[in-house]
Amino acid sequence: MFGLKRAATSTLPQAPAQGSGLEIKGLNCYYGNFHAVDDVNMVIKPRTVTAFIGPSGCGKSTVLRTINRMHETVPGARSTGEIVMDGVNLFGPSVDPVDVRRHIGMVFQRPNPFPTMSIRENVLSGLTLNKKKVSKQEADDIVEWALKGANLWDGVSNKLDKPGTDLSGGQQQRLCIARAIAVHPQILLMDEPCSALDPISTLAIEKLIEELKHDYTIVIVTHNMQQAQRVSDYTAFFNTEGVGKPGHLVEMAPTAELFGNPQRPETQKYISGQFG
Ligand SMILES: Nc1ncnc2c1ncn2[C@@H]1O[C@H](COP(=O)(O)OP(=O)(O)OP(=O)(O)O)[C@@H](O)[C@H]1O
Repeated sequence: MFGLKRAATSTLPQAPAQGSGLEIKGLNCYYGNFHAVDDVNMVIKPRTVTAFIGPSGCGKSTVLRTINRMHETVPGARSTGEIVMDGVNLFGPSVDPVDVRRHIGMVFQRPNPFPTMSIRENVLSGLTLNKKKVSKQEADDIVEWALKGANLWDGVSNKLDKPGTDLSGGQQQRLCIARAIAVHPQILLMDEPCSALDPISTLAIEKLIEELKHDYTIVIVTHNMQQAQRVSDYTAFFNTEGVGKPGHLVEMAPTAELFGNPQRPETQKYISGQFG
């Protein structure tokens, strides 16, 4: 449906994902009557890492969750505008939100492996939930490929049937990344993926992001400006005029430019720690 290059019927990791770009046009997001995000326009290039930064409440997570149509799962929440991927408006009437989530995976702030599932079952859970039937051999291949892709295989290959929750926090987050890539998304959304992790696990995830961007387009929300500078190619700075006011995109630029030569005074104030 989105013009994927791999065979539509195959669940096997024969071809790497291609990492689609996104164009966000006139995006407004609401929670009931509350206007949370105002008129966001941006282009996210394929196979790049884009960091969303900004003070609390400026709408970073809301925009992120709108991209894979998770925002609308909150009762009363809705959005207007367009998000275009591979020429398709993801808000279009014929687009199935479940299909969108298959192409645009998400990794959350707290590692959240399914507690009743083994490591192996966690990796395969996207396929199981989508009722994809695969042979044992195909499933083995997917598990190994996804865990290798998430840099976790060496640590867990001899205990795939142990619960995912037995792993350390950093390993659990890598398991969640393996689970996300096992269904071959085009885009990976990461909502503060390191905020619950220690510094060593954080560096491991950052290194992984660097590797994953060769195959996937990555959008990461982070409160950590050093992290944004370490991992991202582009940075989008969001702000809000205050509680109860909608968040908006102030500026987006290549990361070195945004931090080195911001165009807007409020960006300069934020990155120099004067607020937020
Ligand atoms: N489920 C919800 N119901 C109602 N309002 C919400 C909900 N989630 C977020 N909001 C509001 O929407 C606005 C944007 O929130 P959002 O979480 O997107 O901001 P953020 O920039 O990601 O913040 P943070 O950095 O603190 O995570 C805020 O005013 C927030 O209070």
